[in-house]
Amino acid sequence: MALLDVADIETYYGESHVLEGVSLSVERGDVVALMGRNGVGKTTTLRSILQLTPPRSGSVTYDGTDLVGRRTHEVAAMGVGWIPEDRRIFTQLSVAENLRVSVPDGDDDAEALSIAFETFPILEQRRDQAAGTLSGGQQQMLALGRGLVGDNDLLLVDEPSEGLAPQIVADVADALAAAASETTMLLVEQNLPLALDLADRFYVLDNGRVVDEGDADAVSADDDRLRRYLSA
Ligand SMILES: Nc1ncnc2c1ncn2[C@@H]1O[C@H](COP(=O)(O)OP(=O)(O)OP(=O)(O)O)[C@@H](O)[C@H]1O
Repeated sequence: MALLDVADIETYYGESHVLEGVSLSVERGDVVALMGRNGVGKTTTLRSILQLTPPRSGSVTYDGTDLVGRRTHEVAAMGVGWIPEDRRIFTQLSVAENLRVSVPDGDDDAEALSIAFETFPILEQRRDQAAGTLSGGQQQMLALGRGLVGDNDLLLVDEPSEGLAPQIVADVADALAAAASETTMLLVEQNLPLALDLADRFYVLDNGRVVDEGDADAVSADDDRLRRYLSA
């Protein structure tokens, strides 16, 4: 059984029908890339899984349980972590404090933080530094580190490379690979080489529908098969 199985979801913002029957699945241990142009519904798919914008129909089965109708905090407590596009780092707090915020109640802080520090040693070196002073790439590591300390089985990662300079994107790719060795990931990403390099499987969304899917090994970033849905 897949860890996450999204089946035929229809999601609206008011009267605006954004997802028109999206289905996808994520096997435990895999990285699945969700690609597509701006505005096609990638973020809305993540919001639908998290129940921030619950689908009006269809199902979202996570580890055997349907999430539709549950509260977002329950979904989070079940082990679904979210790394939003804007990262939501507390810039005034230290690196360690940012990580501690994401440690579930009852878990040991030091033990949880050690997972983030082992995956991203630079965060340990900077543990007492204000997070706002980190580079863009390091802030993305911190955002991923928060996902790891949160005891999550699935991370939903939204556009981690967006707005970053090419050199930093390479650091983010390394950070994602490190995080992916620890957890299962559904990754929204428009940087095709980055996405395909990391992913086991991919889905392409266009106008609220899945228009292509397959093994990441079977396609390349300059394939017309992908380009026609992704170039502006
Ligand atoms: N809160 C909202 N209220 C109304 N419409 C919204 C809202 N958020 C997104 N939309 C609309 O829903 C559609 C899908 O947006 P979504 O953010 O899911 O796209 P996306 O594929 O993630 O693209 P982007 O990379 O631009 O975020 C767009 O037409 C967008 O304008």
